[in-house]
Amino acid sequence: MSTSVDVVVIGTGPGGEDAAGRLADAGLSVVAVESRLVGGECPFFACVPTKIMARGSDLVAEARRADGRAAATAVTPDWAPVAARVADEATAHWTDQSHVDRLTARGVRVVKGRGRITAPGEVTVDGEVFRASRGVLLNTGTSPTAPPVEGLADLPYWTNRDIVKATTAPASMLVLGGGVVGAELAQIFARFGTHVTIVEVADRLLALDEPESSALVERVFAADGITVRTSAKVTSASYDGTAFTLSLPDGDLTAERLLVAAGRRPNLRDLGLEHYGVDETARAVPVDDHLRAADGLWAIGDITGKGAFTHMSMYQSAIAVRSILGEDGPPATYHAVPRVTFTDPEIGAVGLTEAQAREQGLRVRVGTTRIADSTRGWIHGSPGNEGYIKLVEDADRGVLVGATAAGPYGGEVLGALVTAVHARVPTDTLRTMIYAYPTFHRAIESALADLA
Ligand SMILES: Cc1cc2nc3c(=O)[nH]c(=O)nc-3n(C[C@H](O)[C@H](O)[C@H](O)COP(=O)(O)OP(=O)(O)OC[C@H]3O[C@@H](n4cnc5c(N)ncnc54)[C@H](O)[C@@H]3O)c2cc1C
Ligand SMILES: NC(=O)c1ccc[n+]([C@@H]2O[C@H](COP(=O)([O-])OP(=O)(O)OC[C@H]3O[C@@H](n4cnc5c(N)ncnc54)[C@H](O)[C@@H]3O)[C@@H](O)[C@H]2O)c1
Repeated sequence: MSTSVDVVVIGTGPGGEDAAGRLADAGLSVVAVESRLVGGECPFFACVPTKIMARGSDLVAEARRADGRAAATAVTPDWAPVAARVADEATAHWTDQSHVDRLTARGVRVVKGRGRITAPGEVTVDGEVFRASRGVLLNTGTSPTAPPVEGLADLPYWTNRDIVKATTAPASMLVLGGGVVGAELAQIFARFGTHVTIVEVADRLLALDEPESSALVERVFAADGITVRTSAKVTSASYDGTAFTLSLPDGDLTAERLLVAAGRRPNLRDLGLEHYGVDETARAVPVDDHLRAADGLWAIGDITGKGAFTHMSMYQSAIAVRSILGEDGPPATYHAVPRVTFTDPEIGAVGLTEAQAREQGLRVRVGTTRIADSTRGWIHGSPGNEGYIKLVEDADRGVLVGATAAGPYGGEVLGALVTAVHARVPTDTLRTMIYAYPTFHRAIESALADLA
């Protein structure tokens, strides 16, 4: 016995949830299979709760900065309202009924359970078989992974899925991994009074960003009281019931909590991808520019390896939906992928770093400027005005191929630079624009002057 439908969506991260709804709106019969929570990582364990936490830590930092500048303040951080907002308002205590109801109202049948491809166009969930005449859309996302450190695997460490449920800020915390997750959460908890040590194996934090961003974040973290250990090789890990210990060649580090933020693995194992000739042990599912992984199989989101961001999952959803519906539309392009690390200052970036542009053999020109040197940065005052703008130009074509906007509202300032990189606006044209005074984004004009 099997149920025939048009499309089966396996995994409902932000893109899968969006795609299931859009396909149903278009009149298709859709089954959406989800093994945990409809909505995926972002609303329950990632973007939304961590950005609520960052909003809390930003408020603490700004309240402290007000002292002597605008108010006499004595700030006593309180984690309780932050934890309550995450639990009560953002995640409904990690239940997804509102997501399920929204999809159901649009005509999607939501099936809770683990989906597995059992033949081309066939998905089985707990013994129930669905035949998808148009195809299968994969949006299974990623899971946190722990590095192969002796003793680590069995310890009760936190990942992002645990720390978003924290009801108190621990007295001390080791953060294994200084990428985006580690950096954001280290600063949040440090500002709520946790003694934080980041242990990063690479020689800098945020190693995928410009080195200037790493240096900036490391300077600000030092001022936050965060200890940063880079080029650090952890040899073993242990837990004695009250404290975690990470052993390094030059000594041990100990803390009440351990957050493992050392990367993610795609949820591809045991999905039955062999029925489409796709390797389930690969780092990503190869897709074409309409998100087709094979005849009758589409994949979107983190598993495509095009950038692990909610905006990527949603962007790809729209393109995959058009492809499934047989509609024309622009193919996916990835030359202007934006990314924002929500530390304070925010590190916004788009496209290529200077090093990546050089590796591609481009004739590169760069222009930089410090936010503190801009009128708005000076008005804003220090501390709190740290940041810079960096432009990476393909000098032969006279267009930006990458940019960084780090500073207060860096993610918002980035918007103008995403437009420039996406639309390949000539830098000569950018120079003729009028930049409002005194804004943070006006610093782009100074960086363009430096570029010239
Ligand atoms: C701490 C943290 C903070 C982040 N902050 C941001 C941010 O600020 N901005 C941003 O853009 N991105 C952020 N991200 C990244 C963002 O969470 C992901 O890129 C986003 O969730 C998109 O993922 P996805 O669509 O691939 O699927 P996911 O959100 O990973 O969801 C996949 C879903 O598929 C389900 N699933 C898996 N296998 C099966 C199966 N076999 N059967 C049924 N269901 C299955 C899973 O249970 C899950 O619900 C953050 C990530 C982390 C970890
Ligand atoms: N604001 C955002 O948009 C946002 C926020 C968080 C996460 N994300 C997404 O989630 C993805 C995953 O983030 P992440 O921070 O978990 O992964 P990541 O890959 O960005 O960073 C992991 C870090 O852990 C380090 N590491 C690995 N093994 C280690 C070891 N044994 N010892 C010490 N350090 C070790 C790596 O060198 C790296 O710096 C990101 O790539 C990003 O796309 C986005």
